[in-house]
Amino acid sequence: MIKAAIVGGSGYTGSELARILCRHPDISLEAITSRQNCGMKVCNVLPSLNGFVDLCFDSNLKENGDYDLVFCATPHGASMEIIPSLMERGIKVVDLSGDYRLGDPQLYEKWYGRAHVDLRGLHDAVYGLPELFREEIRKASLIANPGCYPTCSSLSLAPLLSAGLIDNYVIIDAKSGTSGAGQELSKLTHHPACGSSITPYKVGNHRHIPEIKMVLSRVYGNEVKTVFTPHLLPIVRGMFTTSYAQLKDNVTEDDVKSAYDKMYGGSKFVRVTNMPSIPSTVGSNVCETGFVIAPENTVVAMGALDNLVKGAAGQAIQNANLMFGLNESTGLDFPGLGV
Ligand SMILES: NC(=O)C1=CN([C@@H]2O[C@H](COP(=O)(O)OP(=O)(O)OC[C@H]3O[C@@H](n4cnc5c(N)ncnc54)[C@H](OP(=O)(O)O)[C@@H]3O)[C@@H](O)[C@H]2O)C=CC1
Ligand SMILES: CC(=O)N[C@@H](CCC(=O)OP(=O)(O)O)C(=O)O
Repeated sequence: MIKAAIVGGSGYTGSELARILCRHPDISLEAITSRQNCGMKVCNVLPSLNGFVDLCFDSNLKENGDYDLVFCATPHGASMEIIPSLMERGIKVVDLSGDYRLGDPQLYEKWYGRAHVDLRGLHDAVYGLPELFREEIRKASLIANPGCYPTCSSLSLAPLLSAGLIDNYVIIDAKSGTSGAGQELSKLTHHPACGSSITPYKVGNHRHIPEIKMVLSRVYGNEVKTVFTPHLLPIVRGMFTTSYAQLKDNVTEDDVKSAYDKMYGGSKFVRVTNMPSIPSTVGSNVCETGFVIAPENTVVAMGALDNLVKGAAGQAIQNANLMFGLNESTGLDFPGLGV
C-alpha cells in the first residue's frame, strides 16, 4: 500500500482528493491537514465523507510521519514553503498549485507576484499533463499538477498543433464554475455578483496565459501565440473552453479528425466527441474534446471537464498512479454524472 497524506484537505480540491482516495485500492490516506479545522473529525467537517474517511484533521504533517506520497492542495506561495522538506525526506509530491508549473523563476515572479523560494524544486518538477507528457511523469518525484484552464484548453488544441495543422496563433475563450476560485471569499464569486451573469475576469492578465503558452509551444515545437480570456459561469463545477485557430492551407476535415484520433484513440480520460459537454464530464476524470471546421478556414476546438477532477484532484491521482508504476486509471474508473 502507498501511504499518502493531503495538505489542505478541507479545501475544494483537497476534499475531492479525499473523496477519490478513500476508494483507491493501492493508496491509503494516512493524514489530512487543515489548520482551521485541526483536531476535528474529517467527516464532521466534510459530511459527504462520513463512513469513508475515519481521520481527524492535523494542523500540519508530522515531521516523522511515514508517507510515500503527499498531495499539496494548498494556495500558490504556500506549496513552495512546504515541499522542499518533503523532497529532502524522499517523499514523492504532487502539487496542485501553480508554484512549480512554469519552470522559470523570472516568469514565476512576473505572473505570481513573488520570488520563488525553491529553485531546485522548480527546476526538477515535471509538468503533470499525462496525455502529453506521460513518460516524464513516470520518472518524476515532484509533479506540478496543471491548472484547470490549461488542462482543458491544451488537451483540445494539442492534436492540431502536434500534427502541424494550424498557424501558431490561438484564441481561447474559457468559462469556469465558481469552485475554481477555491474557498476564499471574494466579491467576484459572491453569488449575487455572478449568479445571474457570465463574468469575464483577469482579461489579458490571467496567470494561465504563460502556462497554456508553455504547454502548447512544447507540443508544437515552437512559440504559440496565445490569447486567453476566462469567464465565471453561474454553476459550481465544470468548465468549457472554446478555442479558435486558422487552419493551414489545404488541411481537410479528415486530417483534423485523424489528428484527434491519433492523439486520443484508446485514451482512458480524453473522449473525442462532436459536442463536448460539462454535465457528461462532471464527477469524472474525463476531458471531452471535439472540433468543428467553420467558415474562413477556422477550426473551433472545444473542451469540457470537471475543474475539481480532471482539472485538479483526479489528474493529481492519475499522475501519482504513473509515478508509482500503477495502472494510470486505478481509483479513477468512474463515469460522470450526466446531468
Ligand atoms: N479549485 C479548483 O478548481 C482548482 C484549484 N487548483 C489549485 O489547487 C490549490 C487548492 O485549491 P482549492 O482547493 O480550490 O483551494 P481552497 O481555498 O478551497 O483550499 C485551500 C486549502 O489549503 C489550506 N491552506 C491554506 N493556506 C495554507 C498554508 N499556508 N499552509 C497549509 N495549508 C493551507 C486550507 O485550509 P486551512 O487554512 O484550514 O489550513 C484549505 O484546506 C490552489 O493552489 C489552486 O490554485 C488547481 C486546479 C483547479
Ligand atoms: C474560477 C476561478 O477563479 N478559477 C481559477 C483557476 C483555478 C485553477 O485551475 O488553477 P490554479 O489556481 O491552480 O492555477 C482562477 O481563475 O484563478
